[in-house]
Amino acid sequence: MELLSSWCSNGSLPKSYVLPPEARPGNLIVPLGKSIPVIDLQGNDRNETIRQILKAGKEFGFFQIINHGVPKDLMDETMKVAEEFHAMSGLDKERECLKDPNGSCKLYTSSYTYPREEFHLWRDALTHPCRPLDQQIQFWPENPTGYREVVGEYSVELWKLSCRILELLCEGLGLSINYFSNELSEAPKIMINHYPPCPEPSLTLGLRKHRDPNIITILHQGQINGLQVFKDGLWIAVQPVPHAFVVNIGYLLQIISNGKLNGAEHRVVTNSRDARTTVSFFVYPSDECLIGPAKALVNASNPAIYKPFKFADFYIASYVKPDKEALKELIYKVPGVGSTVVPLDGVANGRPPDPARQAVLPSRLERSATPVNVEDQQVVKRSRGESDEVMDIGVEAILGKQVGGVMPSDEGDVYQGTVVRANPSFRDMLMGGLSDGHKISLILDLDVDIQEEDVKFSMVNGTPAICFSDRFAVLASDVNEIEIREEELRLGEHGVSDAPSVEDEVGEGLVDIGNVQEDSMVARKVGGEENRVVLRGSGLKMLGIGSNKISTEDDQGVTDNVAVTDVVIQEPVTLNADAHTTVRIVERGADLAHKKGVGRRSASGLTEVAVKGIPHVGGTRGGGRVRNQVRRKQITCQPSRVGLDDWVGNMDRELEESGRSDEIPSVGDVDQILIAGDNVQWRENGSFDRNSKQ
Ligand SMILES: O=C(O)CCC(=O)C(=O)O
Ligand SMILES: [Fe+2]
Repeated sequence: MELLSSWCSNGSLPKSYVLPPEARPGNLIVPLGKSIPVIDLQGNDRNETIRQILKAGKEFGFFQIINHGVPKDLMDETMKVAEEFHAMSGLDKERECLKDPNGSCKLYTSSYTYPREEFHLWRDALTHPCRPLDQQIQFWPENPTGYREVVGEYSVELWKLSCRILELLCEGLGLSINYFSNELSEAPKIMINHYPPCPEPSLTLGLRKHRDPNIITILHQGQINGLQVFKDGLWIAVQPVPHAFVVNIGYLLQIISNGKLNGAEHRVVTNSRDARTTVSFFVYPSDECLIGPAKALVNASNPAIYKPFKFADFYIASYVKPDKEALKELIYKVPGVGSTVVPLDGVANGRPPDPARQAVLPSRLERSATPVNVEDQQVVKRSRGESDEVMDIGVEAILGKQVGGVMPSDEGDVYQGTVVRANPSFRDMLMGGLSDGHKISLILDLDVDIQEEDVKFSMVNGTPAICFSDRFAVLASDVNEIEIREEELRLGEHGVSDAPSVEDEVGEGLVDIGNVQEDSMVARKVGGEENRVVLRGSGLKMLGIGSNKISTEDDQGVTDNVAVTDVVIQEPVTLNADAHTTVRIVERGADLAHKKGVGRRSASGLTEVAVKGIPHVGGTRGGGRVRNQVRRKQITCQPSRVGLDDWVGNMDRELEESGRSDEIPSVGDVDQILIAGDNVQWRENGSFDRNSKQ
């Protein structure tokens, strides 16, 4: 295989470099990563530095460091020899890399697995071990002149820096300070990546989405953009900061921290103008090293998510002979389980829940602890390229706040959501129980392969949970939100066995159920910290308010109005001052998006929405995906005391008056409106306290 730099200037992108559509970077304009924290290692307050590092490691899995102590001249010289190396002829480079009969110094193009790759990547790479230096340096390239001297000195400095960062991480995690000072960090490597200018940057990548299969990586990325981090369904560019290092948490450290730190996925995009050379310092364990959650981080309430494995086995399944399934099998306690999911304990294999645990169940939960058969249950697990029918199936559970960020990973089959915190409404739901006929779909955080499983609601580790067959469970405390809709909702007098009726959920008299048809609606208002009103469905005839007017703001900051004509909250809702309130609007129907004056929405999906009368806070977030022509929007705001009827204008009238009556959205455009807040009250009935009803 010929190195890319030997032929890339011929001006065209060979077919074998054109990635399948879902893996292409497409539009390369992504938000620059102001949000990837830049941390000053010379800050006076060590505890504060540790706090920042931990926070960044959890939230992003990435941070940049400045004032790190590595001399700037050395960074510049290293970059220079790195660039000079890749500027040499292919033959010269190959000759320089043949010094070790064991082949420890590797030169390749695209990836290790070039011959087996379906698609190639736009990069060349040189990598070699760097410790102990006196045993390795003899195998490194001797040319360009000064390579060994400069990169040798650089690797010593980077080794010191990596030890320092690991110590800070240990302190933050609560591990002994020298936790990694052993075979866990025994085999660091230098890698010099080179991404020549690319004729078609939107069709290919320098590196595909990946997690680093190591402990930490310290990257000198020079001055050219290219690195992007995947967070909450969006790509964030890591903006070069002069003489900063980019540090990222490797997958192994995610595992050792038992999921406390995030081995974030990232990729490299190319550009058509500038060649980009980067120098990575990878902290790797020895091949035989056993990797698993640190004992100090595992206890009854934080059970180990991963099981111990030998590093070499992991590396083979990750890189040498990539096999996703084998990898899952190897690292997860229960095959196919992601980090938000725990292995079943007590409910596995059909065993009943531990009686000691049951004893502490509230009475309603005991009822729902009875296995529930969920017919025709479908979970959000889609394979690549399939259109998404989330909205067509009965129940939707959304893990994490980033509902709009939910999107398939371009590696195939997972939807991403961020699990944020415990959600009382989910517990309530569990306590209320579900009955036959409910359909459920979940959006889970990681690669959890769940299809056609038996779902039971039960207790795991003392916490309500959804258990999938006998394999694993999602804890209530990991679920941020769940909505339930029955296909054929039986309301009130029809009753739903074992489940709270809608009236029960929303409180008496709040919703006109007279007009509810099949496939229609559930209105939920659930107590606890996150009160929530959900009205969904089409064909609802609401009383009280004729139409709601909601102004939207798209990525370009354009505001406009959307009339919500078919889903209206019957009774005015008061969003109280100081309450943290979220409004989500889900619309159905592509035509709505194209109606001028109804609001230009980004086709990317998640758009922040401002509700008239409520101060708009925060900026617009792009991202997400149009899914089966369903768009989601979300706002978060701190409302002053504003009633729903304050947002309500008469959109229809306004549009009519301005001669735009054809733009009045038709009934059916709005699929769902959801208001969630710390303190959402029904105006007439006062605060709804679900607990008092139980
Ligand atoms: O070159 C870069 O910006 C990142 C390289 C990287 O992610 C890697 O080598 O694993
Ligand atoms: Fe990487």
